[in-house]
Amino acid sequence: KCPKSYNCGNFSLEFPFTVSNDTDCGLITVDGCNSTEGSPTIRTRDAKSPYHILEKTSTNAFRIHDSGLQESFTPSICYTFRNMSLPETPFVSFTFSPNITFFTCYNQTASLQIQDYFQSYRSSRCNISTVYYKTPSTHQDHTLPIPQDCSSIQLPIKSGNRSADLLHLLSADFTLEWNLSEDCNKCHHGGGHCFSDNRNQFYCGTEGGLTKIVFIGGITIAALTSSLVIVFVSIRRKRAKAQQEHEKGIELFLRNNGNLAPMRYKYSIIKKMTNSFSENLGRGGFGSVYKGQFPDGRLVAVKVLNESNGNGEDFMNEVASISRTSHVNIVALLGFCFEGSKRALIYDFMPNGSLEKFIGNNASSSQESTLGWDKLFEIALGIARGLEYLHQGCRTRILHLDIKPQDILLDKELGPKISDFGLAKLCPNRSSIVSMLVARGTIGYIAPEVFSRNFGEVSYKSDVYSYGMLILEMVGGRTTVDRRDVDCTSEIYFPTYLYKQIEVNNAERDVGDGSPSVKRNMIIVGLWCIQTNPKDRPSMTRVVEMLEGKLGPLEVPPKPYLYSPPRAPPSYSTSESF
Ligand SMILES: Nc1ncnc2c1ncn2[C@@H]1O[C@H](COP(=O)(O)OP(=O)(O)OP(=O)(O)O)[C@@H](O)[C@H]1O
Repeated sequence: KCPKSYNCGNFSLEFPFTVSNDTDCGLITVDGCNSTEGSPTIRTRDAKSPYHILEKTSTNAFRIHDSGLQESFTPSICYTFRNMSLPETPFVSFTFSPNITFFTCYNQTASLQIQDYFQSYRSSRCNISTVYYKTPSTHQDHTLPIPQDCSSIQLPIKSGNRSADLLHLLSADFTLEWNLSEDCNKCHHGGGHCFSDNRNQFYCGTEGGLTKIVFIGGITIAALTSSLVIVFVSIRRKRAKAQQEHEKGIELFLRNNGNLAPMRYKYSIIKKMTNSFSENLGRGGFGSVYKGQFPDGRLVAVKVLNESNGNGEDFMNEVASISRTSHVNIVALLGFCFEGSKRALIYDFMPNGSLEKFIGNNASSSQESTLGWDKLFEIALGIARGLEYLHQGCRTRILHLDIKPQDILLDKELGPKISDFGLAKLCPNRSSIVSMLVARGTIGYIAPEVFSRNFGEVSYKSDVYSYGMLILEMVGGRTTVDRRDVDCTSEIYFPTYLYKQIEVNNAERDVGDGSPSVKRNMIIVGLWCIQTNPKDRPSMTRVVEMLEGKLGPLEVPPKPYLYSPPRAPPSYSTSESF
């Protein structure tokens, strides 16, 4: 049972807000209500920069300080222009005030249309784009749609300030107002919980089970529903009309997702962003990835999916589920493109590439590619937290089903970010998992039940298996193998080798400089995760607890057996104990 309101510092919190030890009671969590240091904070999509609540100014408004935004107010104004990172929930719409709308347009497009449209605006030229704006006193909304190749950005400003200097105009303090959707409001007052499935349909969860409230919002919404149905029927019947109908679906998606919808970009903009796809970062099973840049200078990675005439609905559902995630260990989806058969996803650029470069046989012997034990452990823990979030933390459980070192990207500080989840459904015609993995030489990360249902049902435990293999590989990359253990005529099954080492060195636990115990724990956790029977594998929540040492000394699991795909042994030659 949830209380009607919570005390938080010197104000009260009501639904849709809740406090951190009662997250199920609301949609937006406020942290630090009982803290004596600093103000309470609201979690936003960008986990690194929460909003600080300065005061509650009305029943549905807070005065906010956004320290992340404050930091971006650098003299290099071009880096300030990105959209606000609002709290994450599809059932609440947010507005901040006072605000100003800017327009950024790519410089390459010196079109007359742009010059005409922004004739009476001030402008500031950045590296690859130009920013157009008007001071609040002179601002009047244009009646025409903004030119192609330009996007609009809203940022808060100081009230009453008429400065023409952009930096003096902007403010990191603003009023945030929220409005709960009608469906969710009714649901909450009827004692239910607001949910949406991965088709963006609203559900009201009640005690007796999930009651689907299919668009009870009246004639307007009913009309939208029927137009959606018509769209889907006609997609099948008339291929010629497909493009137009896709557009309607996307518009509906964007409307349903409000603030949460990622930005949609035209293919022509994607081309500009990537400088005509000039810098290829790599190629995967779904398509190629190119380095690109947003108008504000932010670096991005653009994954251009292989051309497909497949179902646009699936694509949009996947975009929706990926965009609803927000976690430090998940790569952020910043936008997408969907124009007929052209589809692309825009992610945050990860300067250190994938974990593949740093571990296993791929890690070169050069100093910079070798990670220390502490860093390896932090990476393993980060990946576990990211997977736990995908399994437990989102409203819709997301299974990755293809975790491997290539899908773990590393940011500037070598923090791990999981990428490529939810994509499996995007490419139904993708060549079989087996043949692809054999070709890549990464066989071994896929859980046995994904190959054959004789081993059990595919579930979140299949990701646990892949995670186990991944951390064993991470340990393996830094572990030396005793040649006496290796039968020269056959490949060793690496987990069996590690298991043997754990047994042999059981007496030597927790000695030395700390690395033997870190290594030992990573191996034990890995071995638990790769148990053949999914039921014997821990959940990711438990894995996190095991790694954090919350469960005390770890018990050695039963020896993994049965499923032993070939894997090349590490190529070192001295022995080492754990
Ligand atoms: N956000 C990103 N930032 C930097 N590099 C990236 C980013 N996303 C992908 N890459 C790089 O692009 C390459 C291809 O990535 P992609 O995700 O398409 O393939 P994959 O994960 O190797 O394979 P698959 O898609 O078949 O699972 C990888 O080498 C990766 O390092």
